[in-house]
Amino acid sequence: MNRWLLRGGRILGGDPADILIAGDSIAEIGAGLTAAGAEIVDAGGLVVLPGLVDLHTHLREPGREDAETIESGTLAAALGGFTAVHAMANTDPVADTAGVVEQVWLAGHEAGHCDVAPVGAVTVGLAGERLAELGAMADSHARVRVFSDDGRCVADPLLMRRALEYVKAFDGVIAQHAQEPRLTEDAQLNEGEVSARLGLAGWPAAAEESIIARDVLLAGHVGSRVHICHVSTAGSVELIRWAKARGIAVTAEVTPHHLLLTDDLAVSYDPVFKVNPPLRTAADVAALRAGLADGTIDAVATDHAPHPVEAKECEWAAAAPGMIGLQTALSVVALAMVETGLLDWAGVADRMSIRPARIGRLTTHGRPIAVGSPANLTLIDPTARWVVEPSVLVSKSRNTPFLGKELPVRVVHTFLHGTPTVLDGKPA
Ligand SMILES: NC(=O)N[C@@H](CC(=O)O)C(=O)O
Ligand SMILES: [Zn+2]
Ligand SMILES: [Zn+2]
Repeated sequence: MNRWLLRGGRILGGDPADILIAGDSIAEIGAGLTAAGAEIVDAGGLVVLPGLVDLHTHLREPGREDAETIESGTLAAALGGFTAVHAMANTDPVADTAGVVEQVWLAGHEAGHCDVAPVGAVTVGLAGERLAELGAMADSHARVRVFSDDGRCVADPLLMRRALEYVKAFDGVIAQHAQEPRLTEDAQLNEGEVSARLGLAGWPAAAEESIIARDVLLAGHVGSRVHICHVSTAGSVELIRWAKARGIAVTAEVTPHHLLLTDDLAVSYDPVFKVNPPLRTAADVAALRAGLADGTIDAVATDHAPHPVEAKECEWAAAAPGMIGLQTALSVVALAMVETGLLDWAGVADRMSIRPARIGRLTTHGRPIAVGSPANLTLIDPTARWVVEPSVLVSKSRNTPFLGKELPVRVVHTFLHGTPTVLDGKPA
């Protein structure tokens, strides 16, 4: 049997302890463990986290393998410390049938870098007109629990209500890309001082907040779960806080980039900063950080959105929105939340593993680091710094605003069901 002895790592940043992995689970935790025949990993100085879980990854396969493949995207995930990712449905063909979600699940399984949980589309072809076969996707081998038209908003309120009602039967959740389409036609960046100065069409906060207000009311009315993708405004945080206080089953995510970057970066006209929803103001960033710290926002999700060079090396208005984020997520969260004292490592584990796994109903991820738990673990060096060189990025796309920047915290080892996917920062 596969045996690994991780020596002297600090579980969630606590006191040093040894962890013995046997097979796919944690067999022992304690001081001075010995295990004949086990491979030894020196984890001195490293912090041990439960394997990270991403609720929002665009793997682009099938259809846009020039931007990313399931192989390249899940390898980027493992190097970023993730042991599971939810693969968004806006592929070509769209993941709106049991056949497509099973194909994505199987390709993820064969790549073997992390578990892939396919997200099913809410509507056929993401067209926002007819519900997709949600039940068949839930019952399929892929066991879909998260459904989203991400990239597009489920704008029709009656269709949204029906989707919320439908997924109750199998404990599913609708993950809404909250963007009122009529209020954002042609929108290029946050509506405010910067958009006015640049003379570009704005994307008002109200376009996000009006959909969130509507959908938490609908979820409360039908007694179903709704999840809000990539929350980006202070007002959205307030609405979610209000809904949670009323007992509505709403959860929410924020991206690393929305925790750090602001809309004034657009003055460069560099499309690397173009993203949906757009980068907002410093006041929004502060509210997002506070909301994540107090648990109003449940999770960090990368919204890893790879695009080929030609989709980004063009004029701002013609560029595709989105940024890659799997390999930089933990570092950016450390910068925005840990170095500012807003979250400790236990808090990071909660927002990047435990809660996202619970929202996605992944039973073998986000478990406590304890004897008997599945050995999905991420070991990080909290004191290391690294430069985001193109050569370290394994994604097929390069559209990250952090290219060339120095970031804190390195992912050193990642274990997936007891087997290393990353050792010493390299694919195992
Ligand atoms: N975030 C983005 O700007 N783009 C995403 C879609 C999305 O998440 O809305 C994409 O698929 O490229
Ligand atoms: Zn989206
Ligand atoms: Zn997305």
